[in-house]
Amino acid sequence: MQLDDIDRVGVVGAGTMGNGIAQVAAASGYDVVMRDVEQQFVSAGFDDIDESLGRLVARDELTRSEADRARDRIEGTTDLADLSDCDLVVEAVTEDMDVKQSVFEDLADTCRTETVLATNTSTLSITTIASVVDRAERVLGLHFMNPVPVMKGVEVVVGEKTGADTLTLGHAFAKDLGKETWEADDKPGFVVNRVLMPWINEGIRAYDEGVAGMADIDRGLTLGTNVPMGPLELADHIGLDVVLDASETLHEELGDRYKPAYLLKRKVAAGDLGKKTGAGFYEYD
Ligand SMILES: NC(=O)c1ccc[n+]([C@@H]2O[C@H](COP(=O)([O-])OP(=O)(O)OC[C@H]3O[C@@H](n4cnc5c(N)ncnc54)[C@H](O)[C@@H]3O)[C@@H](O)[C@H]2O)c1
Repeated sequence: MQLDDIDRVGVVGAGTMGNGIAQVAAASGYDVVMRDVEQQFVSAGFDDIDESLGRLVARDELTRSEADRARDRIEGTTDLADLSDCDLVVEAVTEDMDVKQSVFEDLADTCRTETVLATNTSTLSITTIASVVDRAERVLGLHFMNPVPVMKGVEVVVGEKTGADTLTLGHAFAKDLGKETWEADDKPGFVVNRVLMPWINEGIRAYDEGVAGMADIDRGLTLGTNVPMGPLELADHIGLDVVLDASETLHEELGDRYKPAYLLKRKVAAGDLGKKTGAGFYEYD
C-alpha cells in the first residue's frame, strides 16, 4: 500500500484526539469515517470539529468553503462495518490495553488485509496491541499531538513486527496531513511522553509540596524554559485521566522515578479531569 492508494481513512474514537485526526485528514482531502461507541460521542466529536474549523476560518487559515468541504468529507458512525472499506485506520480510543486490543481484533475482522492499522497510543506497547491481529506488519504507532489541528509533530512508532512499507507509509501519510515526523522504537512512552510525563508530575508535586502556587509554577516554567505552557496548565489541556493512565503505564514499566503524583490521582478520583470537564487544576468556562 502506498500513499496514492489511500482515499478513505477510518478514525476509531471521536474524543479529543480522534476528532482532531478526523478533521486534519478531511482538510487534507481524505474521505473520513469517524466511529465511536455511542451517537452522543460522535455528535460531541462533530461539535469540536465545527468549533475548531470555525477558529481556523476566523484566523484566515481556511476559507469558509474549504472548511465546509472538509466537514462534508467526514461521516460519523457507531457501526463498525462502516470502516470496512477504509485504506488506513487510526485508533484513538481510551488508553487501555484491553480496549485497544479489542478494537484491533474488530478492525482485523472488518477491514481488508492490506489496510494499515495505526494506534495513537501515548505509552502502550505497539507490539502488544498488534499481537492480537494476523497482520502485525501493517500495524504502527502514529502518535499525534494535542490539539491535532495545531501541533506540527507526529511520532511514528515502530513495533517489533512493523513492516518497512508500513513505516514509509506512516511518515508519508503524516506529512500529507501537513505534519512533521520523527521515529521512536516501541519502548514505554516513546520519546515525548517518556520525557514529558515526569516533568508534569514533578510540577504537580512541586505545587502539592508548597514550592509555589499553581500560576507561579506555570509562569516559572514558561518564562524560565521558553515552553508555551507550564506543567499544570498542560496537564489540564491533555486531560488528567490521560496523564494518569500514561504515568501509570510508565511507572509500571520503568519504575519509581515515574510514580504519578498523589494529587493527580486525587483530582482524577474527584472527576476533575481538566478543560474537558470544566475543572482540573484551574477552572474553565
Ligand atoms: N489527550 C491527549 O493530549 C493525547 C495526546 C496524544 C495521544 N493521546 C492518546 O490518544 C488516545 C485517545 O485519547 P483522547 O484524549 O482522545 O481520549 P478521549 O477520552 O477524549 O476519547 C476517547 C474516545 O474513545 C471512545 N471509545 C472508547 N472505546 C471505543 C471503542 N471500542 N470504539 C470506538 N470508540 C471508543 C470513547 O467513547 C471516547 O469518545 C489515547 O490512547 C491517548 O493516550 C492523547
